[in-house]
Amino acid sequence: MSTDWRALSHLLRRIRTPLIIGLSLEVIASLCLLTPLVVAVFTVSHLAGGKPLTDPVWPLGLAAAAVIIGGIARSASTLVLHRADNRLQLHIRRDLLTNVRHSPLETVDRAGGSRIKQIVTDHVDALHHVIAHAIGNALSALVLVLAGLALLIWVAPLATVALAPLIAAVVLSRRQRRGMGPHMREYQAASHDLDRASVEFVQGITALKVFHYSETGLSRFRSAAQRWATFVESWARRVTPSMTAQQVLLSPIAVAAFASITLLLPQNQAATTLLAAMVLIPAMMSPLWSLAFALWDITTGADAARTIEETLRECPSPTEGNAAASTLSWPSGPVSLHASAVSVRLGERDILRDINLTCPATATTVITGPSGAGKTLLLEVLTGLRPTHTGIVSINETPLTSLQPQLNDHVSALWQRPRILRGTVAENIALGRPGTDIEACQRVAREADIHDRLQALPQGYDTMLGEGIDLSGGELQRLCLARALLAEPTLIVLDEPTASIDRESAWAIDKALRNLANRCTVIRVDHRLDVVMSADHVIVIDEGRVAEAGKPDQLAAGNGTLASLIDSQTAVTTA
Ligand SMILES: Nc1ncnc2c1ncn2[C@@H]1O[C@H](COP(=O)(O)OP(=O)(O)OP(=O)(O)O)[C@@H](O)[C@H]1O
Repeated sequence: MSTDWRALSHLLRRIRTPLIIGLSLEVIASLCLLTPLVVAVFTVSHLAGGKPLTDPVWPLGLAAAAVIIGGIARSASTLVLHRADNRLQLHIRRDLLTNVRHSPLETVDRAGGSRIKQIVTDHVDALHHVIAHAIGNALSALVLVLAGLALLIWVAPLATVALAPLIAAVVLSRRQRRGMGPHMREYQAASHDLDRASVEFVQGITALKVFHYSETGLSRFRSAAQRWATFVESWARRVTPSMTAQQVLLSPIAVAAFASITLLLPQNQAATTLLAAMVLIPAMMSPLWSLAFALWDITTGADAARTIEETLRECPSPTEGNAAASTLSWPSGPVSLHASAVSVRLGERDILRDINLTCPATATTVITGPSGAGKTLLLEVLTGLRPTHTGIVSINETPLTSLQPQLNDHVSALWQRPRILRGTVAENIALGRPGTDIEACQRVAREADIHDRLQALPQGYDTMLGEGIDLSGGELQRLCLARALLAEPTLIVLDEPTASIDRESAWAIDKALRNLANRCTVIRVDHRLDVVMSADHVIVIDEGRVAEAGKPDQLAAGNGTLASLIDSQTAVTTA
């Protein structure tokens, strides 16, 4: 697996100045912290040459000053690099979430929710290790090793013989790293399998507990765990001999063994050479290890940076995605929605085919049809959440794609299952119009007939949802309706908003929607006959096409798809 450094260098360019400052401070710190060692080696070699120290204060003073300056430089470098890393993390997370927010659902599906979560946590964490630690560690290790080597060659050139075990260890480590690619890919695949199997197991726990086929989910988890364990074991078996050899080669004993050759030298030279070898070479070993680990972290960071850049490319930025949009403003007054020759293909299937329809302004249009006909998908296309592959959706005369940035301000939605974010009741309602005061939240909660229940919660509108407080599905749906009403939308889309809730909540939602219908265009996907028959306009979708459209009583009186749907529902109810 060859490393692609472009993405990492591209990301690092965003924090170029603090990175350069931080790394320069790191080099200063390393040189300063090396000074006592240099002083010690020179002093000892001076004494070994039989010359007394005339003034011991200055070498001691120099060493002490260098340690203090080095300490200060290292603290400053840590601070600067951590701040730079923090800034980059914030940029990446914000860019990613902003782009995801403005991307069509299809793009987010392709980028994969779990991949985005992995970026926000794991990959950003990998970059943290690179910026805040690994590059600095690598640089400081390199300075120490090179300075140690220069000193060794200067003070006692013959002592370089004792570098042989070090060189052998480096060669072994490089060979080990070169064969790492396929193993890393296998490791990542095994970890990914284990992640997926554990999530599947935990999410499906209710079904697994109730049904006897629980062994299916369990066995997938067991085999993923087994695959991971087998891989790690065989990997450990393969790399252990080389790792052990490297550890032996990088031990002071190996250095001492090679350095003992210097005993063949004349006595006064032998003492200096042996001393230099035994002090300087072990001093280079620990930096060498940290260099190896830092390079490993930098390689991992480069892979993380590549995934981040690829995902950001898949979810285009709001400005790229809507370049033509900024000039067009939202149509004033009531809006009608039109689809012309719209088709949508998902994977290998044409799900929506040649859809032509109109949803009239300030009227309620109900989209109905058999299960799997493509109604939800059509709703997503009509609201710009999914792109069309052919055809065009427009609001009044303006193409929807040109109005994308304004959709948030003018369109509200209510889905089959309530979508709640972690936060207080008030925060969840205020999502409909950020910055709204509590009185406005309470007014729309009253409209959605949920105010009394919310007020009665332990902390009223300040109650945190999900933390020991579970509202029922119907109550949560009414809270979501309050949020949708708060946005004062021109267009509201609803996907079977009462399908999985109690009758009382369904009535409350129907009533609020009836009140809304005279000031807003309503598009609602629904199977309920009473909802279909009370609509101003009905569109029947069958197998991805518009089967028929018109006034509900006219369609019901005919012999088309709606009439047969009504017949089959009546037959089920009678039976
Ligand atoms: N992301 C997707 N990828 C692939 N196929 C999909 C995707 N979303 C939906 N489909 C398929 O598209 C078809 C239409 O789905 P859709 O949810 O729009 O149907 P629906 O009419 O709303 O059904 P229901 O009334 O049961 O909710 C289904 O066959 C579904 O399997």
